[in-house]
Amino acid sequence: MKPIRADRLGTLTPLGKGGMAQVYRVGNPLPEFPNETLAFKKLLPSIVEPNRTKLLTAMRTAVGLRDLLGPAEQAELDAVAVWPLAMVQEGGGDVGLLMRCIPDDFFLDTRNGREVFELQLLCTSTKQATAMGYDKSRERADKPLVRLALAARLAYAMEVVHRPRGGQRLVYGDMNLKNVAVATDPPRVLLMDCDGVADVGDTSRTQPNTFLFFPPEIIGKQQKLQDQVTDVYKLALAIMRGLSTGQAATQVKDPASPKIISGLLDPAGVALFRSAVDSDRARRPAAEDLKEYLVDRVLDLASPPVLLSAELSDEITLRGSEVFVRWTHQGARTVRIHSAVGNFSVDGIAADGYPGGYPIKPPTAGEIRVTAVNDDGEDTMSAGRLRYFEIPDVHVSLHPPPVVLDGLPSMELPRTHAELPPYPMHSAEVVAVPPVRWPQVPPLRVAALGSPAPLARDLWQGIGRAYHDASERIDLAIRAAVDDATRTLPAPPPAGPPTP
Ligand SMILES: Nc1ncnc2c1ncn2[C@@H]1O[C@H](COP(=O)(O)OP(=O)(O)OP(=O)(O)O)[C@@H](O)[C@H]1O
Repeated sequence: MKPIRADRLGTLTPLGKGGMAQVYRVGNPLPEFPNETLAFKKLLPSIVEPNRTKLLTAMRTAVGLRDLLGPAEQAELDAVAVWPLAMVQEGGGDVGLLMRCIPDDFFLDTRNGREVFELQLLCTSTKQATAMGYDKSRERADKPLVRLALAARLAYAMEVVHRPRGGQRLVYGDMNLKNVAVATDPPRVLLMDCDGVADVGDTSRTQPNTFLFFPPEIIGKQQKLQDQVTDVYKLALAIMRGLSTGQAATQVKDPASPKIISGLLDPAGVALFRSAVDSDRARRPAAEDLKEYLVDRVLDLASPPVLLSAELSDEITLRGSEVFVRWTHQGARTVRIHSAVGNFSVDGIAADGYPGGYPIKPPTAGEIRVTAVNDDGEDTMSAGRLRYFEIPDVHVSLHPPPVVLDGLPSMELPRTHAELPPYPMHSAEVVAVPPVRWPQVPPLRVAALGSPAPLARDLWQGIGRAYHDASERIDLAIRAAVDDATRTLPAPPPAGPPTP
């Protein structure tokens, strides 16, 4: 990847500082790295020659090593490390490198603000953590099984770095508790400070060793350069220390140390880690062996929840009606109800809080899934496929022709009849029926028609009943209107005296 000019980076926000460099968040997006938030690691001005040239050469080497990989290999590496992506130039010369910015969940809140959650923060006692103000945000990682899972991820990260690729055999070099960032939900790690990584065949490499992480063969001067076997020694130390808490946890060297949280390593684990820190290099396992042991150990100790059943009260319902989701489980703390369609998700539902079912109104039809959750894992099951029934809008459009009572025709009555007592005579005026007040027709609740799911027959009968009910109410309204109209007609003339 070609070097990037520093003036393209935009506003730089400080993220952290090491002994060699200051790391900043990059303000501008760069088309070379679409959708990435980037970090700029700039060598401190205090780093002078000959160190400056050495460190910049190491950075260029790390960028070049990544450039040799195919996209799948790069993606695998990027999932476990913030690897140098490109050099950054200022005034025509290299001043540092660009890498992916560590995502926000690898940070925690401390007394001094937000900081990268480095593996070393797991070693401090609860009292120290409280004094530093990160006791709360560290809480999830305090769980022994989360630490063991982080240890497994760290061993896996080193396995990825060590993976043979053609003739390449990469050596990480400066593994220590500060160069590993951790996140806990789910447990993940990212290797930082990857600008020291070099191929084992590169005899000009200079890779630092951190205090308390020197391999015996380097101390004893049997060899000057580090390799994958020294990496494993440091990895084993970092893991054992990451599983320890309290005073001197950062100095643990013995896998049987009481500082290591009890019960995490079984006798086989103690033996394996003892061989990993053995001064006899031939006895040291590969990073992959440590990972396999740790993964098996996590699975042995974990009791993830088990969903025994999950179902919907109705699989066909009217849009907007409630549906109840029911489940049975073993060992879940909370439940999440979700659907891939429409990003529907309700989280944190108490696993035992809704024996009658939890009501949901998802915005769209689709498969509804239930996930049981506890600290050790999740279990997901389909509760069924929800289908929405849309009742078409019913517009009752009643515009009857205006009802008028026509005037009666005048009649020429024969005289005899004229002698008869006067008959009621209707007025000839036209009387309009007052406006009809149309009744409110109650909505049809399909959910109430049948349980668990309404059958087609129930549905049609229900709709039929609703129409019948509505038409009776309309009848009544018309009758009431006609009665009103009748009352407005002129009263009949009073009856005359009886004819003798
Ligand atoms: N990719 C990144 N995204 C966000 N913050 C980072 C990133 N890389 C490093 N940091 C932060 O910057 C700090 C310094 O980084 P780094 O350890 O690489 O510097 P360094 O000077 O090489 O350190 P050292 O003292 O180990 O030589 C880290 O402790 C971390 O807090």
